[in-house]
Amino acid sequence: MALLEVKNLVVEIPNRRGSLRALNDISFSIEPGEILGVVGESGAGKSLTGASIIGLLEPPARVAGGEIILQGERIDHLGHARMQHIRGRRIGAIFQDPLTSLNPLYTVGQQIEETIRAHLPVTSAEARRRAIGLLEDTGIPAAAQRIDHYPHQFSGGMRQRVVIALALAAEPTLIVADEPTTALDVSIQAQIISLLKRLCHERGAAVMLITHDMGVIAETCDRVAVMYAGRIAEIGPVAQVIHEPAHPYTAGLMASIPDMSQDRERLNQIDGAMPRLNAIPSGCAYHPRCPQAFDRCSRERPELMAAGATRAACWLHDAHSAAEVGA
Ligand SMILES: Nc1ncnc2c1ncn2[C@@H]1O[C@H](COP(=O)(O)OP(=O)(O)OP(=O)(O)O)[C@@H](O)[C@H]1O
Repeated sequence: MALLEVKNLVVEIPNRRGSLRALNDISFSIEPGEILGVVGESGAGKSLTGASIIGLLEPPARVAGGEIILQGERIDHLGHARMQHIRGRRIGAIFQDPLTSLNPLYTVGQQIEETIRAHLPVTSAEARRRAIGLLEDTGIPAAAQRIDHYPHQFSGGMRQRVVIALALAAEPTLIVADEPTTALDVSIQAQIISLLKRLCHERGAAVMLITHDMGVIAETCDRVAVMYAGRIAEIGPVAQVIHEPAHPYTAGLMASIPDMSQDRERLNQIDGAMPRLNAIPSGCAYHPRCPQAFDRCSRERPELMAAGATRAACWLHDAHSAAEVGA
């Protein structure tokens, strides 16, 4: 059984004139222990997908259709209290800014110990021992002393290590990490990603890793979902998606990976911009930017279809398009 199944997820954001569809018919699954990357330019819908799963969509955004199933249990319509329990115990969350996850008024030890005790049947002495162990595992020097420090006493990179310890504290089976290194110094981004990967692997936790960085995906993930304008454009094993991208958008993202000797920058090398939610183009939303678009692409919207070893929402992979492409 898949650890997580997202089926036909729709997220809407009501506005004065009705509502905007920010996520449309998103379906994917995550297997136990797997690292699934979610990639795409700013505005693709990556964060909304993550927020839907952890039950932290910010109103007025709301799940308007579909199902989110964690270990066989539907979690998309649960109340606040039940979801809060699932969030600590079964799903851990890591956000871009470590200060989002940490309370400035409590020591990091108090926060990790409280999370452990809220979810696991252990004594306070055992919770403290485990908290120190977690901080040691995340590479925080002198963990037995630093555990009594407040979040502001840590550097940005060390704080994100604390957040990883906190996310893992209740031994969740899934970690949703939304751009966990974007706010950090470039020199420590790779360390934090490889730490996250190692710790989750050791504990058998699956990860949904949201990033705009194809380089991070290539180095870290087992499979990847490429998002564009609120839909999945392509999904498949990382090696295949990277080496033989089936969707021209994926190919564009790949071409935008900067030279490894340079600092990574935000993706900016595909001509044009992601459409606004109130102006999604007809047919395939990518067609106005697509170098391989043909007539059908502006008329009909492609669903995900088999494309070599991946699945892509692109008419190039439809047998009936062959004549038109060739024409
Ligand atoms: N509360 C909101 N009100 C209006 N629009 C919103 C709201 N939340 C998200 N959106 C819109 O939904 C779309 C998807 O947003 P989302 O944050 O999921 O994108 P993203 O792929 O995570 O981008 P980024 O990399 O910039 O975080 C964007 O067009 C965004 O402007």
